[in-house]
Amino acid sequence: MDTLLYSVDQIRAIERAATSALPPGTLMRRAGEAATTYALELLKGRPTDVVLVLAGPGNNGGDALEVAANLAALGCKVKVAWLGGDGAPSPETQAALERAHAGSACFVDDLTDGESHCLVIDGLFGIGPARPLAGRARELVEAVNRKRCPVLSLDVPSGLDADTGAVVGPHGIAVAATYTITFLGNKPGLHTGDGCDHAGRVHVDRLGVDELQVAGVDAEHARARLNLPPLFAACAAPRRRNSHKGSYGDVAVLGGAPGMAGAALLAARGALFAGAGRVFVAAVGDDGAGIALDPTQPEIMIRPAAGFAFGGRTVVAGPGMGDSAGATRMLAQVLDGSGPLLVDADALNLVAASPDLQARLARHDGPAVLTPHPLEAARLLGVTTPVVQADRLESARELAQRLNAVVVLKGAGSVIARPDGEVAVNTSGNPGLATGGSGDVLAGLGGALLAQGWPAWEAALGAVWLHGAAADRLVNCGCGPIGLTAGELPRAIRAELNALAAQSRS
Ligand SMILES: NC(=O)C1=CN([C@@H]2O[C@H](COP(=O)(O)OP(=O)(O)OC[C@H]3O[C@@H](n4cnc5c(N)ncnc54)[C@H](OP(=O)(O)O)[C@@H]3O)[C@@H](O)[C@H]2O)[C@H](O)CC1
Ligand SMILES: [K+]
Repeated sequence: MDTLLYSVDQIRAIERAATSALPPGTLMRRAGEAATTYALELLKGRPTDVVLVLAGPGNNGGDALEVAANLAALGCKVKVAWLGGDGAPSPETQAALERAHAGSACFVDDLTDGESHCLVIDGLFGIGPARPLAGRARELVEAVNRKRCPVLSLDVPSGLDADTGAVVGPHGIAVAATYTITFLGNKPGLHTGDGCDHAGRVHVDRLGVDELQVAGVDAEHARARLNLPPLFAACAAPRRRNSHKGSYGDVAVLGGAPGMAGAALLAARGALFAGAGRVFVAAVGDDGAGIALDPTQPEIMIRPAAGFAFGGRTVVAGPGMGDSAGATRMLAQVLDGSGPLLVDADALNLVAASPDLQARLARHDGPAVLTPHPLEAARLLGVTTPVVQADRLESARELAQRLNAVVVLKGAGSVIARPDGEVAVNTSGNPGLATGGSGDVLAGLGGALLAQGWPAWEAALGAVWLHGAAADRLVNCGCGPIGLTAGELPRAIRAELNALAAQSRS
């Protein structure tokens, strides 16, 4: 899998440089050949049923017409729904249109509901659309999304923004593909937000263009990548035999106000099963009348937050913390400290509501990771959730820069961002994680990695990936995604972390 993610501007720069270096039409021919080969691979050879090809007015449509012509030339039954534009097609697309017309592909005006196809090739729009699909384009997408057969999108599912992973709106629509073959380079929008539901399995074909030869666009300039173990596995070293609990750090969860103990306990269990040497809950507003013990996890030490010695410990602030004056005071105290810090949940809301806490966080003298979900991110940025979701990468970057911390913007395709603008998009996980308490476990897990000496960036990458991998492990065993519970995650996280550490030794 190509792990570097390129923006549309960068892809256009690669395309321009390659086009000027190659004979006319080469790239579109290569895109058509790559997609034809991939389609036949998916169909396990030449199909007997009809392949339906949707071709739009731009070069994405040109790619689709190349595929239509290729498949027809190979003896497949091909129907083409072509959506012409107002202007003339590009010379390459015009040539592809003529090729398709010259062969046995059958051009149709409309899609008949109920007609069966073995595959739909979606070449309506690629990186081009800047406005929501309407009229006939919309009708075609609606018809395709009603079909039960597999759908192969060319480059990008039509109607999806390749940079952001948002359906181009307002009130837009996008093809829900089973597979996407994407050209020249991988794209962030295929892996986050709506992209996770629309792109299906993503296959990258570079069309023979080595991006390193393209001036101005290379690995250094791709500021986004997929989050996979090579980015953090070196931190998961096997344990030294001559070590003790003090070698693996203390995690203190600051939270668990009266009535909200569960969130703090889940975070504490996340930290415990991810290998922290000792785990505390510093319970906010607890005058001693609250919980004294986690009966299923008696290893967790529960203390009142007032007077708790946070120094020298990794603090996970927020799970079940509430918004009392006491909580605010304790949060200010840990922000002013110098230990590793993970800020989640209620603590993020307190920070959002207070310029003073924001300034203290930005000045925090130690590694800091923030784990907002989109609503918390929106509060921190002073915008709405749809604005955050409309560009998850930029929202995470903006927060990381403003608050001088590594930011994990949770949700489908979690985005991890650094203050310098570097971004990673997570690859593991499933909708089983959409359940109460799963964020608390993530916070505890991140705290445990920080406590074991992982730098903030690697701890955030590792925590997000392990959390998702643990959910995938549970789903593979039949425990979800429906009904997966946060309490099941810590043991699965332990299994994933140990597997990672074992691999890093070999
Ligand atoms: N250039 C090459 O050799 C290669 C290109 N590749 C493929 O090309 C696309 C990008 O092609 P481009 O033409 O720039 O963009 P699209 O095909 O995605 O779409 C542009 C056309 O669509 C019209 N448009 C845009 N939005 C809408 C809409 N909402 N409704 C209707 N029509 C829309 C747009 O018309 P305008 O009126 O906006 O001018 C264009 O006609 C890329 O994704 C690849 O698939 C390959 O990489 C191979 C080499
Ligand atoms: K497409």
